This record gives sequence, C-alpha cells and structure tokens, in this order.
Amino acid sequence: MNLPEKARKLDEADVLRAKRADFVLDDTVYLDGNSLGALPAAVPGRMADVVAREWGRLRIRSWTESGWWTSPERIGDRIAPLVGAAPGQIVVGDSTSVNVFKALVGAARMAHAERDEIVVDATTFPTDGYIAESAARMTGRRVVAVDPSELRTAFGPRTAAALVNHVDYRSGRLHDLPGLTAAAHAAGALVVWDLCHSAGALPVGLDAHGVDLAVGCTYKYLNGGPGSPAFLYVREDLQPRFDSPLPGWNSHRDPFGMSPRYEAADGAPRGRVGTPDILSMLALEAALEVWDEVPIEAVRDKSLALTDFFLECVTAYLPAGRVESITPVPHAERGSQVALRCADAGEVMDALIARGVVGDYRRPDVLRFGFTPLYVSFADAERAARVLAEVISTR
Ligand SMILES: Cc1ncc(COP(=O)(O)O)c(C=O)c1O
Ligand SMILES: Nc1c(O)cccc1C(=O)C[C@H](N)C(=O)O
Repeated sequence: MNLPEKARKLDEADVLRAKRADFVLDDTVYLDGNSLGALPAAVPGRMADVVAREWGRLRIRSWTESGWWTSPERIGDRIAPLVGAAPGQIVVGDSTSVNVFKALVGAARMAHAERDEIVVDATTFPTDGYIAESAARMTGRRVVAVDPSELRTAFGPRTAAALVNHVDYRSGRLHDLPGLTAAAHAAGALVVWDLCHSAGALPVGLDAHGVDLAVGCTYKYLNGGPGSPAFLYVREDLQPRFDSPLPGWNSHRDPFGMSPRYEAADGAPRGRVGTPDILSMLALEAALEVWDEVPIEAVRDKSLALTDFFLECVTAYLPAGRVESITPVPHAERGSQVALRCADAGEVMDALIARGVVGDYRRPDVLRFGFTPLYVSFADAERAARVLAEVISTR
C-alpha cells in the first residue's frame, strides 16, 4: 500500500474524524496548533451574542445574570477532566507566565525556609526560567537548572520546589510526570508542572499522580484563541496553604465587602487576581464545547498514530540524513509534535508555508510540526511530508 492510500485508510478508521467539521479550516495543512489552535466553529456566534446581548443589552447585569463573575471557576471545571482533575481545583485567568509566578511563589512559600533551591528543567520555555529567577529572588532561594534527564536525582533536602515542563516546546519530548512528581515528593519537595504543550493533547492525570500545582495555556490544543486566559491548578488539600503572591480583590473571601484587610477565599478562586478578561474567557468556554464526549485517551491514540505516520512519510520521502528528528521515538517520551532539525530551517519553513503547509520555525535549525488530533488528518500528515520533500529537493 502506498502512503496516500495508507493515509486514506487511517482517516477512514479515525474515530475522531467527524470533529474536524467543528473547526473553521481551509485547504491549508495546519500543523501549528501547538502555538495557536484553529478556530472552533461555535466561537464566532457565541462571541456575537456575548457582545451584542450580554455586554450590549444586559451590561452590568451580566456579571451575575450571565455568569461572568463565576466564569473563571466554571471554565476551570470544564478543563479539569481533560487534565485529570476533580472539580474545584482549577481556575482560569491571566497569562501562563502570571500563573507560573503565582504557582511557583505559592509552592516556595509552602516549603521550609531551609530548603534554598528552586529546580527548573534546563531546556524550559524561557518565560518559566525568567519567572523562576524572580520567584527565587523573592523567596530567598536560588535557581538550579538541571538537564531533564537528571531531574530525578536532582531533587534533595535543599529543594524547595521544582518547575518542570510536561512537554518540551522545542523537541516535543514528554517528561515523566508521575515519576518526577514521586521523586520530588520523596525528597520532600513540591512540583509545579507547565502543561502548555500537553493540556488537550494527552492524558495528564493531575489527581491520579498527586501533582501539587500546575499551569497551562488554553490557546494551543484547547483552541481558546490568541491570548486566551491560562489556567492554574492547586491540589485540593494544598489550597488552604496556598498563599498567592498576587492577592487581588477577586481572590478575596468577600470581594464586594471591599474590606481593607485581605482574607483569602477558599478553594480555586484563591488563585484569581483581578477582573477577568470576559471576552477571551467566554470565547474559550465556547471553544471547549468541541470536547463534549471526546475522551482524551482517544486524542492521545490518534496523536501518536499521526506523529508515527508523519515520521514514516518523512523517512520514505526525504533523502536519508537531510533532516533529523529530535522528537523521541518511544511513545512514552513523545508529546504531540514532531521537531525536525534541518539546514536552512527558516527558509524551508517559509517555503512550506507558501505551499500551504503551516508549521513553525524555532531558531536556529528546528522545523516544528504540531499535530492536533481533533482536526489534523492522516492525509494532512502525508501531504506535509510530501511538500517538505518537494521543497527540500528544489534547494
Ligand atoms: C511551555 C510554555 N510555557 C509558557 C508559554 C507562554 O506563556 P504565556 O501564555 O504567558 O505567553 C508557552 C508558549 O508561549 C509555552 O510553550
Ligand atoms: N504565545 C505565543 C504568542 O503570543 C505568539 C507567538 C507564539 C506563541 C507561542 O505560544 C509559542 C509557543 N509557546 C512555543 O511553543 O513556541
């Protein structure tokens, strides 16, 4: 069977095939959902209603009558099953960077003062590293950057908290969340997980693995839109000890009491700060409708099948040695993207985009292809590899 035929067969057998119709797509092969997810078809209509009716006509009444005020917790509970969390532990709002700050300072404040180190993975997305440095300065600690392969043994009696990326944004490597969480706990430390590249792409199992705190964005695999608000998870039994470094009035026990004295709310709302960005918040809520009746396990199965098939096509179509995959082959170590090291990667990506295959380029030499199982097909994967081979053969 040739590869286009194989793609056709795989698409026919795909249990998520019908989901593609829930998105606004064209004939572009869109493999950049790990940076900005595609637009779910339900969003424009819902936004028109939010703007015209809820804002335009109900105005201030919408904070209560349209459920605006409680949307951060409500939408947190909608995300919760996708990351394996029971209700009441996730709040939506602010950017990922801000939530990394809240979570990491919050974790460091829970640790004994004698523990003077904050461990980060050395390949972290930059914002996490920058914020860890600031969190360390604020809490009287120092940052220790550790190669992900050595994290397990890096946790010790000096570790206050760790900040680890679940999936590496560049290589697509999936880190061992259960094992590293257990290792940190054995050393008496707390871990904050950054789920930006795993939420909506694979099962995370926050509660099952005893994760302490986690953050993630919603504009990648959750398709919430550009700059859609991020989420913060604080495990239920840690919530009473969570001392937010940004205790804005929205996290007060009685916000409308307008008291000069701060008293933290119980539960997930303790992670709130100020007035939520309602338009983005409600766009995200509408976007999450595509998840109705979608088991995250089915998404994971398709994601692995897509990345396997794309790698098979790349191997078949490209001259040996022209690109090198830096994404791990074992499924247990792979997120939902394929990263190919390639000479002139920036120009190659420009040429791919010009031919209707959209991935992205990460300096100095990486072509990144994100596979969003809800709307990417096996035919897309085959076409992307074929066009990549054409582009490379003309150079
Ligand atoms: C792992 C990771 N953390 C954080 C961010 C970004 O944070 P923010 O949403 O604050 O821009 C990204 C992507 O932009 C990311 O890939
Ligand atoms: N958040 C982004 C943005 O505002 C503009 C462009 C790209 C992004 C991204 O999300 C980048 C992404 N986190 C990455 O993994 O490279």
